[in-house]
Amino acid sequence: MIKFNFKIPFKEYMGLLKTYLKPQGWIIAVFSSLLLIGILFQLINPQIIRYFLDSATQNSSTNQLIFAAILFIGFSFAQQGITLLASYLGENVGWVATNHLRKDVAKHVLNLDMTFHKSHTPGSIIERMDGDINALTNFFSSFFINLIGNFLLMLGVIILLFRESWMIGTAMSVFIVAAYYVIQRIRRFSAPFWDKLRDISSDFYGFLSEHLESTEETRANGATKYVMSKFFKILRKWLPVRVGAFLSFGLIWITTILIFTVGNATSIGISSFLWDNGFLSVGTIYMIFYYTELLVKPIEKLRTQMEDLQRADASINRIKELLNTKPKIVDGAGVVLPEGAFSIKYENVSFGYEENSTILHNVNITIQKGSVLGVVGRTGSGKTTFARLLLRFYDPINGSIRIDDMDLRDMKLKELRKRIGYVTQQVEIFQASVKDNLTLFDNSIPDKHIINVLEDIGLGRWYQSLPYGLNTMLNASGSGLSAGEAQLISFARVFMNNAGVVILDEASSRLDTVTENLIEAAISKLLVNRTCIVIAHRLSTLKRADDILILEDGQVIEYDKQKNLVSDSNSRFYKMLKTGSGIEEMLA
Ligand SMILES: Nc1ncnc2c1ncn2[C@@H]1O[C@H](COP(=O)(O)OP(=O)(O)OP(=O)(O)O)[C@@H](O)[C@H]1O
Repeated sequence: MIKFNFKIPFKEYMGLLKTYLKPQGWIIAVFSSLLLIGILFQLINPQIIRYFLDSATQNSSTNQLIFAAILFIGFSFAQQGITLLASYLGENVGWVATNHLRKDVAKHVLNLDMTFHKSHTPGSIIERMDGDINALTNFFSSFFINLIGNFLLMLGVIILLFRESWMIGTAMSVFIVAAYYVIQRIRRFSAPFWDKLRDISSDFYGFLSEHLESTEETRANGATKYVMSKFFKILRKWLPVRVGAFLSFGLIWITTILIFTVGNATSIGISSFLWDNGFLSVGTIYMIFYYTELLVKPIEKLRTQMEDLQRADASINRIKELLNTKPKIVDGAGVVLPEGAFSIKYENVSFGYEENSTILHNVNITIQKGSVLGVVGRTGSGKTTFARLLLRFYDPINGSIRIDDMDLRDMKLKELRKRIGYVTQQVEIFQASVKDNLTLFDNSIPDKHIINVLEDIGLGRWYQSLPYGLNTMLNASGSGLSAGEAQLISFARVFMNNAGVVILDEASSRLDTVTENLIEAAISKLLVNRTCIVIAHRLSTLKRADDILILEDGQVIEYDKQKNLVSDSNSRFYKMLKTGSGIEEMLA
């Protein structure tokens, strides 16, 4: 007995089909009718051939033969036309349905927490969203319709064969069952090769996307040799699996041909016996041969359909797993955020990325409305983590963060993130127009406002030099932009949404004096009427801070008004400024 190991209950298949196929009900009805008419034509054609052959052997009139020939040609053309139209509709149905699924999965993945994104490579997510969903195209387009269609075609052939002779009918029925059984057994031998092939291809694309993204670092640090050796290692693993998979495919193909040759030989053998005994005409023998040939397709199709279903089963299971990954960071009920700057309070906040490690320990900070907090600390001390918590990329494991006395967890994420401008060290430039890069695809922001911001922030001359103004396209890599311009663009983004809070993770790269001055002026504007957290890398920026927070291994080791720290000779900050000890490292 052949066993299929399906992970998804039948009810869920039906649920999936209902969700994604329901909007295309009419097209599917037309598609199904075309397939059924096609099957009917396939069954009628051999009857016409028999009529033609028998008429020819019985010396019937030429008109009769011409009539049969025209009928045959007409049916054949109609059948081809129907197949073409059905394929077109089937492909459309499949793509529309999978595109809807793609949309749902993409939306879901975009809403998942940073924890998920940091623990999955882009390649593995692409494999889920592309490879697995592609494997479902056939499942959505025509799986059940084809399954029923092929079954009906087989049934039709067998009934028509029984009509001619019980011997042929019985022999062909036994043949169908035996052929299907043998083909399935061989398929089981080849299945593991294909599963392995898919895993290796997922590894390969994961590896490629990771290393293509970091080409610059790889080259700069001389890691090309390592990358290439890993590349070849995967290719070496890939080759034997691929050869194995294609050899097993070849084995199935050869066995299938052999089995159908046996089928043809059986039908011809029985037919010649019946012809010898005067039970069959030449036309009927040819018709039986034709029907036997016709059986090849549905047996083959049923086998590949079951394979498709198993592939779809594994893909659906993986997609289901992804869709069941729920974001830990969920929207709050929603509170109205006031216009302008906010006060910020970290109350006993502790946090760790993993269960048993704590990165921030019991942080208690209050940032007054409109004030600037300068955060310093050695690399890895937790400065970025401290900032990320304010955007709710993660939630604290203990304590709470409040803005204007409202818990972050009570707010809608979209609303919260819209009101906090986050300027990171690494500016992401999208392959899109200057306008879209500044507004982040928000069409409601008027061009006039965008141009004013650019002028204001010191990018006026750059804007004037753009060949198509705001519609000039930028490169995803940001090539063509200087480091200073890229930073100013990220500042400009904050002005688009009138954020009440700015988190500025200053870039540590050295810039020329003119650009430094532009950035300085832009930061001054950025800080006006906003509450700011600055992870400072310039002494000049740090000097603007009202309060100073020094972190060490996730602990607050100093936190006070800058003016108090500067006038307290015992303070760490005072010593750092006076002696310079440690300050360069912290601002590096
Ligand atoms: N996504 C993450 N998953 C697990 N650990 C992380 C993650 N991000 C940061 N860490 C760890 O948390 C600690 C604090 O990192 P964080 O980036 O907050 O420090 P930082 O002070 O901003 O450092 P830098 O000045 O180098 O940017 C480090 O030990 C780092 O390895």
